Amino acid sequence: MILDLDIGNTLSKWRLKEVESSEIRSRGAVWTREEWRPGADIPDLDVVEAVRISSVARREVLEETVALLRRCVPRVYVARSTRQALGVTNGYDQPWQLGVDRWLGALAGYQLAGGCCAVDCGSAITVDFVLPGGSHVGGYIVPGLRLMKESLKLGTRNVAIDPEGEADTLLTPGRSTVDAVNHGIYMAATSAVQRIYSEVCDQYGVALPLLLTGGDARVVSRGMPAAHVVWPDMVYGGLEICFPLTRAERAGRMSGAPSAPQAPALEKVRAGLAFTSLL
Ligand SMILES: Nc1ncnc2c1ncn2[C@@H]1O[C@H](COP(=O)(O)OP(=O)(O)OP(=O)(O)O)[C@@H](O)[C@H]1O
Ligand SMILES: CC(C)(CO)[C@@H](O)C(=O)NCCC(=O)O
Ligand SMILES: [K+]
Repeated sequence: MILDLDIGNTLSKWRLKEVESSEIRSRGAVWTREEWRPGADIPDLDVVEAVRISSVARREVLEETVALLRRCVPRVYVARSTRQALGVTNGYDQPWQLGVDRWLGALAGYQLAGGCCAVDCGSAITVDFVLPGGSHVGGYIVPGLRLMKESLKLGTRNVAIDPEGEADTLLTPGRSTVDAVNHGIYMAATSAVQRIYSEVCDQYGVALPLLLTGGDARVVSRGMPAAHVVWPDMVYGGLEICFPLTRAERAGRMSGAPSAPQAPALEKVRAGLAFTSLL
């Protein structure tokens, strides 16, 4: 089995993938903390022959995780942000400072769709752009839904936005503190992503396929007017193409990848933007 780890600031996600069939056998998430307990937090490592890691947690968390894994697993691969990979050029002045989850998302998005706008809705909402030639032009970091809510300190931190609720309801004025906060942060997140997407497409004169991932991708998706697809395994997709281990991966196939989304027409994106600036 292959163990893929996506260690975020809040949650550490894992999945187990079979080497032969390239099928995902199980998956889960635990709070990001100092120490992993195999058999409890993550599956028994006896069955694992290789681990691939994306981590944006503190350096010590990664170091301890890697040290633990190396004791029981023959091969441990840790992804790093680099100046160039798989046809993509990192847009950061100091490429290694780009969060590796963003880098992996951008690489996966480029592999799937050519140029792309890769959005990760986690603790932070990140929006990264890769142009059709492979140039990552940089991105944006916005506080995620939970962080926005917590920072208000209005006692609403435990009342999550219902991911199944009507998106239209979330756009109406709230009539209680909980609703005012939930509707407010929902507006903040969805309008920021929409505006950023339109601005950058306008600046570069190209409408890019829009991809969403992360714990809050589904809820943000429902408030996004622009055509897009949700790809829960986008960061894992980046791990697969950086460290291909199964036959399917060597052939360039990423598990759970959606079909490449159709980009909207540039005129439509620009019309939306013009409307915004007229308000
Ligand atoms: N079971 C869950 N536990 C905690 N948060 C959840 C859960 N399910 C969905 N969420 C939502 O997912 C978000 C976290 O998403 P994700 O797991 O992508 O974050 P993360 O790994 O902490 O992000 P980052 O990589 O930015 O640190 C939270 O803001 C929360 O609203
Ligand atoms: C922005 C987050 C927290 C999103 O997970 C992560 O990608 C990160 O820690 N990045 C480092 C800073 C940067 O990307 O510029
Ligand atoms: K993430």
